[in-house]
Amino acid sequence: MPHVFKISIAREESIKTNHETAYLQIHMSLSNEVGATSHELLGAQAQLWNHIFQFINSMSLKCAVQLGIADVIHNHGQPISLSELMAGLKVHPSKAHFVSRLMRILVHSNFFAQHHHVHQDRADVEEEETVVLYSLTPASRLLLKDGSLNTTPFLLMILDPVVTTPFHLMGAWLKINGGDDPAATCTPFEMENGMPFWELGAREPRFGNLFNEAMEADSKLIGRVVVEECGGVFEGLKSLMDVGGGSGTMAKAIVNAFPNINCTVFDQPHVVAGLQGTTHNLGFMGGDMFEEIPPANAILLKWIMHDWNDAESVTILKKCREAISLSKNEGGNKKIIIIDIVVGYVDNKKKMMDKKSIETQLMFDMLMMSILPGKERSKSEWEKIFFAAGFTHYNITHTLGFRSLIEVYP
Ligand SMILES: C[S@@+](CC[C@H](N)C(=O)[O-])C[C@H]1O[C@@H](n2cnc3c(N)ncnc32)[C@H](O)[C@@H]1O
Ligand SMILES: O=C1c2ccc(O)cc2O[C@@H](O)[C@@H]1c1ccc(O)cc1
Repeated sequence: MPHVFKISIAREESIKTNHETAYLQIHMSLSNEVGATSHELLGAQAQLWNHIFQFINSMSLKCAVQLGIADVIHNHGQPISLSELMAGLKVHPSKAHFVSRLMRILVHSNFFAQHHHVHQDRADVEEEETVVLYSLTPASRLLLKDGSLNTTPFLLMILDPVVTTPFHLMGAWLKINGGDDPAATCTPFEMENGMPFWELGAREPRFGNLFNEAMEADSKLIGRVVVEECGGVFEGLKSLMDVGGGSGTMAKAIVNAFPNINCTVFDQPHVVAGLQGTTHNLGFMGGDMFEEIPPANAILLKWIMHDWNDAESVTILKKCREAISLSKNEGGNKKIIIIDIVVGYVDNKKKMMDKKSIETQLMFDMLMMSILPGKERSKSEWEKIFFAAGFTHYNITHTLGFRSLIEVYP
């Protein structure tokens, strides 16, 4: 009979507050060899294989995007049969049974829904035929190329060898001495490409454009949710600086919803070159957030802080604090508004999504470790950098799926 030890795993404080402490049951035989029952052994093997094969889920989805399956179904206007799908795809007819297998795994992953339709070809024939019909789900609607929330640039980029190759180097990278200065430590991405992530974006238009498209799609989605769900955050503000705001998608959503706010998108000069506001209350400005941020009542930092290590983040936050202190107090709040991950905080309305959302947060953290000098932070890690930059209090009031909205006050 194997001995059973229950070991409580100490986790991040923030995860612990939201989730039960995890228990790991370790079954050991007296001889210290794994002595699991057959049932436990098969369970362990299934868990391991399922984990090893996770990339096949991503790659199957990438294949669906390459073929434009979601678009063909959408353009059909109603649930579609395999033969109708085949007619719309640029796939050789001899490959129909392979496409049906691809659809099977994607239906299993909830990217498509499958219905069984019983129909009779001819009234005088009694035999019924069951036809499988496919339709879109909310997740595959985000893959529509003409959709305003098209997430395919993200998918194509994350699954591009430029992003996946550095993960193969992670082990070797961890073994080499990173030195005492975290800012000088190169990332696995730099080890592979010989230059930082941002530099490749600026040098290679294909990469830079995909990055911008990916960010725009995300800002459209989050912009809509923020305006609908957290509009109160912007009340009373006269001016807002969207630092690292890219091509201004988020800023546009804000000024459209709040015409009394003057919003400026502040980003690197080559990013905002040639961009102009489409309304009187939207402008663009080039500069370096590590040098100086122009004054405003509030600063928006969406998906900025997680790109940088703690020392760099504190520098950015200090520049933000200077910028809001220099702005005229026109009766509104002075604050920093951060949209980013707080590890362990997820949308509490969707309890079912919690485990998946936390896994997404942890995957983003690994992505930041591999590509950029940044990281995803727990509540206590955020607090540390806020106080180090001279801020006195903060509120994490809204959850935006796997991300949060944090208001930080001087
Ligand atoms: C991850 S993107 C986020 C874009 C946008 N906030 C969003 O969420 O869609 C980071 C942005 O920071 C900008 N950035 C990087 N370094 C910067 C700097 N030193 N000064 C100003 N912006 C910078 C990049 O050009 C990029 O647009
Ligand atoms: O998802 C990515 C991401 C997300 C947010 C961010 O601030 C930086 C990011 O850079 C990469 O880690 C990654 C990404 C890479 C390339 C691309 O075109 C889009 C996203």
